[in-house]
Amino acid sequence: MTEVAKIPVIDVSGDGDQTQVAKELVEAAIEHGFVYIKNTGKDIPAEAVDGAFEMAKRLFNAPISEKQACTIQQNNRGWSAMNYETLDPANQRVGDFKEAFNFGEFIDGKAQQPIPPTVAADEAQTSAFRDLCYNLSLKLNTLLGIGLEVDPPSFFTAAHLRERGPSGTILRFLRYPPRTDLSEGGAAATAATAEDVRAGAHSDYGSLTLLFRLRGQPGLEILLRDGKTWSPVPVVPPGTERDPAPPILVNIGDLLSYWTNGLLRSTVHRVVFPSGSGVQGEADVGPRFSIAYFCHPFSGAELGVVPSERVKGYKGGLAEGNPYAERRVLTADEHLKMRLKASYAQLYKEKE
Ligand SMILES: O=C(O)CCC(=O)C(=O)O
Ligand SMILES: [Fe+2]
Repeated sequence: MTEVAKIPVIDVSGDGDQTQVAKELVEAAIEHGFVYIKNTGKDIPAEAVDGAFEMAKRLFNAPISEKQACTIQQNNRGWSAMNYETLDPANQRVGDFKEAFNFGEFIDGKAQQPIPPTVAADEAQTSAFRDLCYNLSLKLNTLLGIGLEVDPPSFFTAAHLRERGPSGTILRFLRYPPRTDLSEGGAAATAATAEDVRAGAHSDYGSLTLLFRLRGQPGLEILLRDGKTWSPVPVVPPGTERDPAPPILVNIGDLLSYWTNGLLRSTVHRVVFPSGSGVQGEADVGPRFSIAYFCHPFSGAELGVVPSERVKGYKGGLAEGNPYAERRVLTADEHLKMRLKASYAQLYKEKE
């Protein structure tokens, strides 16, 4: 059995001096590109997470016609059907074995996109959950700025303020059917073949991602520094068993990696069908659900290297360990368009 990833667990819910926490966060982001944020219930209450997963289940169980009416657009909002997105086009012959629903911004609690009538009553609650994620993402950006001693330390936070204008930020709900899915939830009854992968290998396109998972549902793996070993990431790492909710898994995306010239790692990861001998206490039965908050800066944010002695002293460069993010773009929006075009070949072909 592959050893599980040794990702640190950090508590950011304290009120005191955050310098030490900021340093720990930065070290985890450099070493692993992933960190668990202990869920004490303070930043994101367990009930809010539960409510979001309940909404997701209703949404995916909605009649297919309701979901089709919300089909994902080039603005990256809406429903992506089974196999529609391909996260690793160079290595996958079929699209990801999952369906997903992306929510963009809400204004006064209202989504700015079509949503299935089945979950219309959940709109305000979903908007509130997105706000909780936004606030936590700002806190983490602030800590990263402090920990890296960026000048000024508020640099990352300032680039993510809603007041700066539109951004690619997305709250995404995911449903991964089991290998054989005869339930009414999927687009149709599905049966995975040997070629199927739940989510192909990729790094995330934004600055950082908050990931919520359910106890007992395995599948996420990260690529270790050696570039060939895949390591499972437990939902409930040691020490968090009694917390109100599993920790929030945070990973660095391409943009924070660009900003820091690769010092912060945008680690490649994937979601697989676990093969029996996975993480202890996790079992692959029924569909798997997850919720990802992809935090992006305002669209015009420039991705030049930030003023920080720590970053200046780092000579590693971007290429190390991540062939999925090539630096040939200038702004957050240009980068997002490039990545979406590669993952949604059909959507971009249809619209050309
Ligand atoms: O479902 C998961 O655990 C991870 C999904 C993911 O990596 C993504 O959507 O970018
Ligand atoms: Fe991801």
